[in-house]
Amino acid sequence: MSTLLQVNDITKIYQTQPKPGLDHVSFDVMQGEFLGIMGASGSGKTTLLNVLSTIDTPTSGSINMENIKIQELNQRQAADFRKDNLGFIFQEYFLLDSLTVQENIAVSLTLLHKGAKEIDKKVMELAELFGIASQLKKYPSELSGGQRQRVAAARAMVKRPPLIFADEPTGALDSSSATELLFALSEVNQTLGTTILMVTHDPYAASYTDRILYFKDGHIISELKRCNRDRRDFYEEIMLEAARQDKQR
Ligand SMILES: Nc1ncnc2c1ncn2[C@@H]1O[C@H](COP(=O)(O)OP(=O)(O)OP(=O)(O)O)[C@@H](O)[C@H]1O
Repeated sequence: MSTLLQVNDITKIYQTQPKPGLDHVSFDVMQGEFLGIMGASGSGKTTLLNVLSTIDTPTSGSINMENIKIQELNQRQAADFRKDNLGFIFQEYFLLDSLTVQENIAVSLTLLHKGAKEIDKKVMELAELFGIASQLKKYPSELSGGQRQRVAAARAMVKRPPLIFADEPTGALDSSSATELLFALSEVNQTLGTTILMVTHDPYAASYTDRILYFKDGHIISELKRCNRDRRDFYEEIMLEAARQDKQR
């Protein structure tokens, strides 16, 4: 596996805060990896997503994606970079209620004036991976929360960005909808080789990833790797790690 994203010694200082939001954080994300980010509230997860996705800039340090130095992009370049390279899945689905599922997934391709055939093919491929192929003519209001989130995930991936940021994507879902989404994300990660960086509080969601970085007070405090193990074995280790961290509080 080659490196997709290099995070080198990034620090984010908020003038109003006594402690940095991120404090000398370094790690690599490999091409095709499904990486989990965990940590208590206030540990720096959102700050990390914001600086990696060019929504905010670090105070120091560097972030490279392939040959692009992300922190050196001006606002316009950053917007183009996000459009060309990144997909986002949030806890809220942010679907457009007046568009059908098909139109919601296709919207970024439509804006690029892609041909109808190409759009249909790309939408169908993702709709099948996310188990929503039979819902394409419906409107978001006719879907369950789990189905809406899978539409949002398909929309994030339709332009095939090399990197997807998922911020608590299962946060609003019941357990069976969460399982369906996580299963589909793993499938897309493996089938299309899309790299996914997912922030989550949920050990069960984290058990679908390849590796987890744990944050506390803006630092990385530990790392767990799945290493070809069964998801259930990884889940047990995540629960042990949660108990270990709880003791150290
Ligand atoms: N815009 C901001 N201005 C000032 N301080 C901020 C800002 N954003 C985050 N912080 C501070 O930086 C630290 C890290 O916050 P961050 O939101 O990144 O944590 P988090 O792990 O995402 O928390 P949560 O799980 O609650 O979303 C906290 O101390 C927070 O108060």
